[in-house]
Amino acid sequence: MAAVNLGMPRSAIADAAGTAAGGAGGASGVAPSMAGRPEHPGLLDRFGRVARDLRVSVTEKCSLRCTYCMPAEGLPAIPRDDLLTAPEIARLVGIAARDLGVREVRFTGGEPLMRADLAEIIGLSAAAAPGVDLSITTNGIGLDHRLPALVAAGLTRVNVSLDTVDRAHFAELTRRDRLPAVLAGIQAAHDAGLSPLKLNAVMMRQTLADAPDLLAWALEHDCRLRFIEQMPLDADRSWIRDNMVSAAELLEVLGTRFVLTEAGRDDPSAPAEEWLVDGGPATVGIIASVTRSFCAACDRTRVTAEGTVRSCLFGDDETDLRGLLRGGADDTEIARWWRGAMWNKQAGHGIDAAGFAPPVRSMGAIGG
Ligand SMILES: Nc1nc2c(ncn2[C@@H]2O[C@H](COP(=O)(O)OP(=O)(O)OP(=O)(O)O)[C@@H](O)[C@H]2O)c(=O)[nH]1
Ligand SMILES: C[S@@+](CC[C@H](N)C(=O)[O-])C[C@H]1O[C@@H](n2cnc3c(N)ncnc32)[C@H](O)[C@@H]1O
Ligand code: SF4
Ligand code: SF4
Repeated sequence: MAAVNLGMPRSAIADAAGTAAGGAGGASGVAPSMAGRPEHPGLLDRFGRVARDLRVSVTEKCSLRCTYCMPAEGLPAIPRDDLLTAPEIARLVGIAARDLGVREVRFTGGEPLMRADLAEIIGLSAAAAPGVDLSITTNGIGLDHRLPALVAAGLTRVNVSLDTVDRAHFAELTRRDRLPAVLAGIQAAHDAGLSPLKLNAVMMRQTLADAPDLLAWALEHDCRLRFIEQMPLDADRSWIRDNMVSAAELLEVLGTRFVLTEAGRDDPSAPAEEWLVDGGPATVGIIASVTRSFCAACDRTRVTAEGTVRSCLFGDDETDLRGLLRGGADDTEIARWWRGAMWNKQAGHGIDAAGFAPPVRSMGAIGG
């Protein structure tokens, strides 16, 4: 059996910032333990949570180099043969939807638009999982050109990452002067009627003062902006808790221009807490991943670009499904391993725990 559990000791992993050392399929196969798991068709974990939101990373490549995510030189390339193909991704999406209760699928990366066959991935996934919401999280570069084919293939929604509308600050933060291309992508998504169109902005100290302008821009362009607390998932390992911009600090800065009123979450598992802007109906969201963690209500399961299941952003254990796919396993067997992987999901990110160490793989390598 080719399936693998990548529960490597931290000390054994040389390339702490890059893609999984050894990749999926390097070690010998050990099925995830199902001890104590009740009969349940879905992706249940030991803490009573059930994952219904699947995030699939399709590549480690990216057109930007955001300092809170990627190293300046980019991530080590995943060998072509190690990447899941479009039909393999679609087969997993089908199993997730049909056998495991997944209701939403988000393609991410790296930058999903770097995959030339993204429309094929979406089209085959739509056929394998009819009725399931298929979205992407993207930096928006090239979206204007790609969108018609993606929508025709079955894409239902887009979230675009945009940290500032100040061109110089954007170039500094992302190490690329591509703000106009991102804005063109957002405009295209808006014109295509993909709704709601959400924007994600990681709160960084160097762009904190730009936050009110960004919110004003989002309101003007009919986008739902969410600010995100920076997590220790950067490849450069430069995250420092004391330097991180907290939700509370951001609210103070936004409060200099807007009146914000707490409005709660869209649903209990949504990471973003919403705030009415100037009495509403427009809102701004805050994803306080660190200071107001939402791990207790987490409903996520992840598949990496190499085909491993990752039960938590911060959990280094990965369970290889690619080996099963390529080794001739049937859907029942793959679903059983996926359930096992999720049964062993950790309680949360543990950032506040004594001895916390960030995960081995960075955000761009895991799939954000
Ligand atoms: N702690 C934590 N943060 C996450 C997780 N997934 C995504 N995030 C953060 O949440 C941000 C928003 O993620 P998106 O990809 O837009 O997904 P989403 O918020 O679930 O999207 P919607 O369903 O459209 O609201 C990301 O930029 C990450 O910073 C997760 O599993 N755990
Ligand atoms: C890893 S990116 C992949 C998709 C696409 N390239 C993009 O930027 O939207 C997914 C999301 O993760 C967020 N992200 C990346 N690094 C992060 C970090 N260290 N803390 C919090 N969010 C992060 C990005 O802002 C983005 O919204
Ligand atoms: S956050 Fe997205 S756009 Fe920025 S470097 Fe990471 S993968 Fe690329
Ligand atoms: S850190 Fe892990 S448990 Fe917490 S929300 Fe993210 S994936 Fe879920």
